[in-house]
Parts: sequence; C-alpha cells; structure tokens
Amino acid sequence: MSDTEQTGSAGLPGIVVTGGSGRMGQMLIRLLLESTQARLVGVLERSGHDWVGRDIGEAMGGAPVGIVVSDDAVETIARAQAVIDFTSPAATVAFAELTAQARAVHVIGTTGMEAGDLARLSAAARHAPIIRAGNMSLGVNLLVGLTRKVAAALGEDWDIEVVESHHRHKVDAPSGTALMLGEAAAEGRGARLDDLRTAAREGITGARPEGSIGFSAIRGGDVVGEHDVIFAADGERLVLRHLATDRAIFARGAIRAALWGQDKGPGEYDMSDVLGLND
Ligand SMILES: NC(=O)C1=CN([C@@H]2O[C@H](COP(=O)(O)OP(=O)(O)OC[C@H]3O[C@@H](n4cnc5c(N)ncnc54)[C@H](O)[C@@H]3O)[C@@H](O)[C@H]2O)C=CC1
Ligand SMILES: O=C(O)C1=N[C@H](C(=O)O)C[C@H](O)C1
Repeated sequence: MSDTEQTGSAGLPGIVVTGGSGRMGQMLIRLLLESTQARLVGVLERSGHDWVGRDIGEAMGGAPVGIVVSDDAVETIARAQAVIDFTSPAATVAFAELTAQARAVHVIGTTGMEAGDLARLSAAARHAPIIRAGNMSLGVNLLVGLTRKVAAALGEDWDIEVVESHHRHKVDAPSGTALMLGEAAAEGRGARLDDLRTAAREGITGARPEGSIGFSAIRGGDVVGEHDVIFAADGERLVLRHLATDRAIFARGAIRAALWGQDKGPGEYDMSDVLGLND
C-alpha cells in the first residue's frame, strides 16, 4: 500500500465508517465528505445488506463519491488511520480486534455492551487506542461532570432518577447516556452504580430503597435523545437536562475523537479525555 493510500490523498487521516447505512453512519459520512480535517477512505456494512457493492454517495441518494460500500472488514480497515463505529455490540467487538491489528484508532459509539464485550474491547486496547463513550456530544459530557458534583453535594435524602427518551428504533435500554449519568451520580456518592441501580419498576415494587438510582426509558417517534437527571427531596426537586435535536452533535464528537486519537498510544479513553474535561 502506498503512503498516499495510507494517509488519504489529501494527507489527512483516513477514516473508515462502519454501519454506513445506519442513522449515525449516514450522518458521519455526510460530515466526513465535507471535512477539511479528515478523509473518508472506506465504508462497511453487514454482509447481505443491499448497499454492499454500491457507491456510498449514490446509495445515500446523491452523486457518486468513488467509495464503494464493502463487507470486507479486513481489507477496508487496513486503509484506515481511524475507524468510527456506531453499529451493534457483536459487530463492534469484531471490529475492535481488526482495528487493533491494523494499529488504527477505534472510536466506538455503540451502546448496549455487556461485561464480556467490554473485556474483549479492553484486550484490543492493549494494541491500539480505543475511545468509547455512550454519548459523544459536548453537552452530555459536561452534564456528566455536573451530575457527579450535584450528587456529591446532596445527601442521600435526595433520591436520584434518570429518565431518558429515544426514537422508536432504539434497541437497548437504559441508553448508554443514561448509564453514564447514573455512573457519575454513583461516583458522586462514592459508590458503584452496580450497587445502587434499580431495574425497571412494575407491579408492587415496595417503597424506593434509600440511596438507590432508578432508570426509566421512553421509546417513541423520532426523538433523537433526551436525558433528565432528577434529584428529588421533600419539598423540592432539581432537574439536570440534556436535549439532543440533531445527530450531528454525536458525529462531530466522534470525528474529533478520531483526530485526537492519532498521536495516542494503546489504551482505553473516553470523551472526557478528548474534550480535556479531566485536566
Ligand atoms: N455514543 C453516541 O454518541 C451515540 C451512540 N449511538 C449508538 O450507536 C449505535 C447505532 O445507532 P444507529 O445509527 O441509530 O443504529 P442503526 O440501526 O441506524 O445503524 C446501525 C448500522 O450498523 C449496521 N451493522 C450491523 N452489524 C454490522 C456489521 N457486522 N458490519 C457492518 N455494519 C453493521 C447495520 O446494518 C446498520 O446500518 C447504537 O448502539 C446507538 O445506541 C447512537 C447515537 C449516538
Ligand atoms: O440510539 C440512539 O439514538 C442514541 N444512543 C446513545 C445512547 O444510548 O445514549 C446516545 C444518544 O442518546 C442517541
């Protein structure tokens, strides 16, 4: 492979987008085709998808752009300096292993990961950087810090509930963002979310366990993503809220992460690292 192919003809970091026909995949492709900082060098879709073999520009309803959608992950990822991945947990784990072999940066937005998936990502991150966040927006990552601070400032007589709303197609609950916010609230209280988390309520649930953190999920229509962290005490309530109205906020964050990761060593990072919120 030539140097030009490795870095993209404009000398910009070459990015592969996985799940190219998806809601996030298409948003990323649009932004990358306009970007002056990064260059789209490949698009992956699952085998059998009818976009495989088609030019991505035409598949998205526009003019050809000279990039054909592929289901050959090994060959496509070999061209990348970074892979941006918003797909499914099973696909992301497989891409993590291939991206690490290619020593490229893997930016992961996929949510709904289980402990076994996370262990495989950690193994891949021993060879190349992985940047993963349940939400890539600036606003949510600031809200995470605020949630941690408010939870630390308020005593256990303040009940904490996380309420999220998403479009009808979302397959996982609670959302990745809701879990980030719940983890921040638990950290603020000096605890682990696994020890405080209350699963969905139904029937005779009994009174709310003191100090617990509850989650509720609404699914409907085309809601991009809305999150409330509710702190409720006797006589008053404090609500921290983030409303997403455009998926571009997630895609811009993911591209920023891919660029940030270019000079980073192997390891696991998140958006607070990318945005400098830990400094
Ligand atoms: N971290 C963040 O900021 C955000 C995370 N997400 C998460 O990203 C994920 C995707 O969300 P959407 O784009 O709304 O879903 P979607 O269902 O529209 O897109 C997923 C795409 O992945 C493709 N795919 C599945 N398996 C594949 C494989 N093996 N190889 C290649 N492509 C494959 C599907 O065919 C589909 O096109 C979800 O887990 C969602 O929660 C979504 C928005 C923001
Ligand atoms: O599936 C989505 O759409 C979104 N998923 C992420 C999550 O699970 O929190 C981020 C955003 O809320 C949109």
